[in-house]
Amino acid sequence: MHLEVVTPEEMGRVDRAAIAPGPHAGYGLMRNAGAAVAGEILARYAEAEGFFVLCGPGNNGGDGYVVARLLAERGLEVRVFADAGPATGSDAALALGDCPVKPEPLSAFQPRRAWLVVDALFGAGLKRPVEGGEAAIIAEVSNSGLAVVAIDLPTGLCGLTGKPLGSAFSADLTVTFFRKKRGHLLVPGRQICGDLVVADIGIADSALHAVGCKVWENQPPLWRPIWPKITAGTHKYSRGHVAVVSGGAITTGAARLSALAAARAGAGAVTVLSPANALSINAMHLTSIMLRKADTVSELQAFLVDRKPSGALLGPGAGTGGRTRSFARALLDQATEASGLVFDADAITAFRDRADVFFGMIRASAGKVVLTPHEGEFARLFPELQDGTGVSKVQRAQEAAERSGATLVLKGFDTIVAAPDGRAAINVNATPHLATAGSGDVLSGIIASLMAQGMPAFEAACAGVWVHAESGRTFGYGLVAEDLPDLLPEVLQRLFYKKVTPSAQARS
Ligand SMILES: NC(=O)C1=CN([C@@H]2O[C@H](COP(=O)(O)OP(=O)(O)OC[C@H]3O[C@@H](n4cnc5c(N)ncnc54)[C@H](O)[C@@H]3O)[C@@H](O)[C@H]2O)[C@@H](O)CC1
Ligand SMILES: Nc1ncnc2c1ncn2[C@@H]1O[C@H](COP(=O)(O)OP(=O)(O)O)[C@@H](O)[C@H]1O
Ligand SMILES: [K+]
Repeated sequence: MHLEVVTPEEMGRVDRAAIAPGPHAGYGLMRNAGAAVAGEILARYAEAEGFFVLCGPGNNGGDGYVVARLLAERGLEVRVFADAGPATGSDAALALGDCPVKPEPLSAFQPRRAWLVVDALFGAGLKRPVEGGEAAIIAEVSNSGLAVVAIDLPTGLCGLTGKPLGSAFSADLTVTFFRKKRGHLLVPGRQICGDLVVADIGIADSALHAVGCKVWENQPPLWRPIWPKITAGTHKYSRGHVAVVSGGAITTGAARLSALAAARAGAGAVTVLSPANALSINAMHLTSIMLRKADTVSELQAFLVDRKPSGALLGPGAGTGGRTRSFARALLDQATEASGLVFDADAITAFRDRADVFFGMIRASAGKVVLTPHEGEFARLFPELQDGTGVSKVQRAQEAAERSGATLVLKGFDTIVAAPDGRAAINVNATPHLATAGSGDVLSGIIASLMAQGMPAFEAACAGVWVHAESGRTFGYGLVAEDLPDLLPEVLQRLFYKKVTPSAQARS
């Protein structure tokens, strides 16, 4: 499974490298692309009574002419619709020349029951909102309820941002080539694509090297090889010790959710640092998790010197005032290269008017730092990068990571993890069941735990986001945040399951 996710511009560079060898290479790729699409159509829509192929003026339309030819050559009923023809001498012109079906104008299109629509109007070359005849046909097809197979991208969907540019098709199936594009994974693009198939059209993997893609789909191969290992010599402190700062008497639950999640994710020891007024409440609810009083910065510093936790989490239920800011400074000041620090929720909001001060503290710290904002918290630290600016979620997270010096986890259905060095991952296994109070506290506890166990910030954040989402999927309806830590063992068993061999059984 290839995990790189490219931009349309990067894909264009890959294409140009792939067609450089000779004059027929471009049409060869187009024939392969069309054959891949036709193969998927025949495998999935064998019952269709006919095929409408809508072709645009560029190479996406060229792929469409290849599909139309291949379906017609099988004796199937095919009608092709196009307004502008391809440029003379282009690969698409060759594809049109080889196509036995004569194009009709888009205005002649009328839906027919049980026919399939093949969308080859625009793909990666989409540059402006879809209007006019193309917009009219998108509306007509959508109203008809006919199934749509999109070539490369549903027409109207921006392959970079995942947002529609004007009218857009909602496809049942999208067949793309070589690698997924960002628009296939970001919302709402992911829903607009329907099922997504990535076809191999003969472009070598090496074509990607020159492009230097730094964005991946967040899947276990990115981080499973460096998930913390345990051995016979492991003891509880060598598995990492996480400190979680609790809020006051009526806001202690969030820190306990984080603390339990940190323990379930493998930290050998977890300590809740509690204000005096919340000690007895925390004590009543904690069993394996340790508890220590920390009202003041000096109490926090004494704990850090005394117990040297390898990870710390500040924010869930912590309050947005001076105590949280001064605790953040102390944690950042005293961190070593081995320390993993997560700032979530209130710890982010506490710096809403002092973002640059916060970023300065993060940059000056020796520790690994992760920020885990939802869009609202993100907008407080990075108002100029908030959603709605037309910039993609990947780019917003990348710029925020670069600016702050921290690894950013910008949460949501399509959570982005971005490192200050430009690497980013798009998460794809979340479920809306995770939209429940306290679920983010569990996530930040897991990430703090993985860093405390030695994982680097980017991989810990990617792994945490994935296992958190997988836990949510495993539970489904009725999920509350308390369920998530208890689901981690099952998710981790699945992730690391190895078949037990007879000799291993005999030894145990
Ligand atoms: N070697 C290659 O380059 C390959 C490309 N392939 C196909 O080529 C496609 C990209 O081809 P193109 O770069 O020709 O781009 P498109 O076919 O997506 O678009 C063609 C042209 O339409 C114009 N246009 C953009 N948005 C418009 C709008 N809203 N209204 C009216 N006109 C608009 C632009 O000038 C654009 O160059 C991919 O999506 C894929 O389907 C495949 O054939 C595989 C190989
Ligand atoms: N619609 C959604 N689909 C998938 N995941 C979601 C959705 N809404 C929220 N989440 C996830 O649920 C978690 C919620 O975190 P957050 O907003 O901080 O909640 P809280 O502060 O109550 O813990 C995040 O991991 C986020 O990505
Ligand atoms: K298309």
